[in-house]
Amino acid sequence: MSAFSAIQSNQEIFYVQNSSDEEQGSDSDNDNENLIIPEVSSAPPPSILRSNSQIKPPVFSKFQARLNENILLKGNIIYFGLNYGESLVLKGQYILTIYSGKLMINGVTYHRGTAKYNVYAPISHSLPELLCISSNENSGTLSPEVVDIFTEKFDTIVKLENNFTKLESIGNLCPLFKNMFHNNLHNQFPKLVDHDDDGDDDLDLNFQKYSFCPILCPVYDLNVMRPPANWLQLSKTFVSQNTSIPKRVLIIGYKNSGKSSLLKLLANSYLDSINYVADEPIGILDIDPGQSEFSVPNSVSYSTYNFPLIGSNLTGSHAGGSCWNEYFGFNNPMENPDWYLTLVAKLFQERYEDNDLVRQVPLLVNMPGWIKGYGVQLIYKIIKIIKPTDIVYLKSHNEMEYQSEDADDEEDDELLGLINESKQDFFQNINIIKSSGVFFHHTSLKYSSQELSIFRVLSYFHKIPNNNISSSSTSSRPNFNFNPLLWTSPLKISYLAKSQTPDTIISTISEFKGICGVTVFNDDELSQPLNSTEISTIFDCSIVGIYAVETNQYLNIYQSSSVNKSSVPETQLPVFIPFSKFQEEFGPRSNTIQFLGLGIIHSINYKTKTFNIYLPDLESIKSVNFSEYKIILGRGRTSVPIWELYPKSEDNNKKRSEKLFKHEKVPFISLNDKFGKGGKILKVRRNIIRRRQ
Ligand SMILES: Nc1ncnc2c1ncn2[C@@H]1O[C@H](COP(=O)(O)OP(=O)(O)OP(=O)(O)O)[C@@H](O)[C@H]1O
Repeated sequence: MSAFSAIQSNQEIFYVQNSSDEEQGSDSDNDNENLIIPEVSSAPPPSILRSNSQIKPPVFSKFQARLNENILLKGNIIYFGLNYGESLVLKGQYILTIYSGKLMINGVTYHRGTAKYNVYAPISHSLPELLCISSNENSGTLSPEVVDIFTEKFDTIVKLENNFTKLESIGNLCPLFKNMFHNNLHNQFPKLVDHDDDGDDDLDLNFQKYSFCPILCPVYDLNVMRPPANWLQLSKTFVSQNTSIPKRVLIIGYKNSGKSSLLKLLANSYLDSINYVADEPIGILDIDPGQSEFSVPNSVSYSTYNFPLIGSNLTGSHAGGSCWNEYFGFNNPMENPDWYLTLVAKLFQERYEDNDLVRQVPLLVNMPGWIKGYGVQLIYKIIKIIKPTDIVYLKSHNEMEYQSEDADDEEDDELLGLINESKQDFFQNINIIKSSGVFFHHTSLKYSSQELSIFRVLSYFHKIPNNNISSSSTSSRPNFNFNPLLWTSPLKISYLAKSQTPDTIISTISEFKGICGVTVFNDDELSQPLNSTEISTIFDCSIVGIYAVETNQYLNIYQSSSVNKSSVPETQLPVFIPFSKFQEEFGPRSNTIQFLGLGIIHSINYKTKTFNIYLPDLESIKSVNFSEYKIILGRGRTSVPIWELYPKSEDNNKKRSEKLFKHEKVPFISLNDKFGKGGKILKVRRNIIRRRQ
C-alpha cells in the first residue's frame, strides 16, 4: 500500500519517511531479483536473463574476420566489408561512416553517405550492434583505395576511425573504470592473424593502436543492445503519426528498464524520418536527477538534438543542439519533491512551452525510475506540468502478464489508475502504451548506478571545455584530461563577507565580482547561524552549483533578517542564505536565477576572504554581467569521488603525488602515519548533516 494518501490536484506533496517506496527510489543497488524476458524481434538479447539459473548467451560479432579480405587497415582507420546478416559489435570509441550499403544500428537504419557518427560504446552499457541489412545497394562509386584492396564485393562497407578522447584513460585517475573504454593500458587485445598460403603468420592486428575493438570471440560478461520488437513498432508509430500537435512522450519505468535506450531509439527514428534537418531537432527533457545520460550530475535538463545518438551519452558527448540544466543537488526527487517539481516546471516552461518555435518540436521525457508509492504521486504532478500526448510505460516484469487485459498487478493498478485519473483531472487526451522493458539482474551489469554516478562526476570535471560546439551534422568531439584536479591550483575567488551592513552593501555590490553568498540545500536541520568550522565542514571539498542571480533580488535576500543575523562574531564568513529564503525568492517561474555549472570547492580562506575553487566551465561565469547579476553557490549532496581527493600515484606521476602528500598539501584528508591500501586510513572530511539523521 502506498505511504501516501490519495493526492488531490491542488494538494501539496509530502513524503513520508521510511515508506515502502523509499527503497525503490533510492540509489541502492538492491535491484529486484525477478528477471524479465523482453520481447525481441529475432533472437533474445543475449544480455537479458530469463531466470537466475539461465546462462547468458555470449556476445560476439557475426563476422568472420579476414585481414585484407574483409578488413582493411589504413592508418587510423579500419574498413570492414560486411555481407547481408553479418554484424559488428564493438567496444570503445569510434567515428563511423557508412561507405556503401546500409546498416541497422539499435533498430534504426542508416544509409551510406558522408555523415560521421561519433559512437561511444563503454562496457557499462549494452554495446551497439552494426548489422548489415542491405543485399543489393552496393552500386555507389567506391574510392580507388577501397576498390583496389577489397577484391571481394560487399553489401556494406563501414569505415571506423579512431577517436581517442582520453576517456579511455579515466582508469589512471579511477581504477574502477580502467576497462570501461577500449585502451592500450589495461585491455587485452584479441589477435587477428593473417595466414599466408604457406601457413606463416603474415600480419597481425591486435587493435592496440585503435580506440575501438570488435568483439570477435564470444564474450560472456558483456551485453549487446537489441531493441524488443514492440519498441520498433512504437518507434514506427511515433514517426508515422502526423498530428497537428507535436508529440510529448513521457517514458516511465523502473530503474534500468531501458527508458533512456527507448528514448534514444525514438529520437533517432524521428531524426531519420525527417532526414536530419539542422533546424528541426527533437527535444529531450531528462528529469531523472540520478541516472541522467543527458544532464549535468544530479540535475534535470532540456536539450535538443538533430543528429543521432548512437551508443552512450554518458558525458553529454553527443552534440548537435543545445542543453540547459537545473541543478537539483540530489540523486532522487524524494529528497525535496516540491523543489524538484519547481525545477522541472521552470525548465519545461521556460525552455519549451513558452517558446512558440520550440513548442513545435516533438518532446521525449525521461522520467525518474521511481514508480511506486510516492513516485506515482510525483508522476501525476509531472503529467499536470508537461501535459503529455503519450505515456509509454516500460513494464519490466512478466511480459505475458501485462499483455493480458486483466493483469492483476497492484502496482500497475496504482500507476495506471492515477494516470487515467490525470486524464480526467486535466482534461487531457493521453495515449497510454504499455510496452516491454528490459531487466538486468544487477550482476549482469558491469557497473552499479553509484559507480556510474561517480563516472559522470569525474567526466564532468575532467572534460576540456569546448567553446566551439557546432550544431552541424557532424557531432562535436569532446576531449578529457584525467590528471587529478589537485595537480593544478584552484582558482581563488573572493567572497562577500557578513561584515557588510545592508547600507554599505548597496554601495559596494555593483562592483563586486566574487561570490556573494552560499546556501545549503535542505538545510532545515542545520543550526543557524553557522560558525567557520561548520561552514568549512560543509563546503570544503564539496561540489556546488554556481548560480547567477539578479542583483536586485540578491539585495532583497541580503536585507532580509534571516540572512543578516550576525550573532556569530565571525564577521569574515561568507554570507549564508537559508535555503527556505533561496527557494522563496527563486521559486516557480523565476527567471532571475540562472544555473551556470558545477564547481568543486577546495578550501575557504577566511583571512583573505576567498574560496579556492575548481571551475570546469569558467567561460560561462566570465560571461556574467556582474553589474546585473551576482554569483551564489548552492551545496547539494553531489560528492567528490575519493579518487579525486587521493589521487593514485602511478609510474611517472608517482613522485608528484608523493611530494604532494609529504608536504601535507592534500586538503580534505586526515592521514595517519602511513598510507595504506584501499584507502582505509584515509579520513575524508566530507560530512554534511543529512536530513532525517
Ligand atoms: N533493448 C535492450 N537490449 C539490450 N540492452 C539494453 C536494452 N535496453 C537497455 N539496455 C541496457 O540496459 C541497461 C539499462 O538501460 P537504460 O539505461 O536505457 O535504462 P533506464 O531505465 O534509463 O535506466 P535508469 O533508470 O538507471 O536511467 C543499460 O546497460 C542498457 O544498455
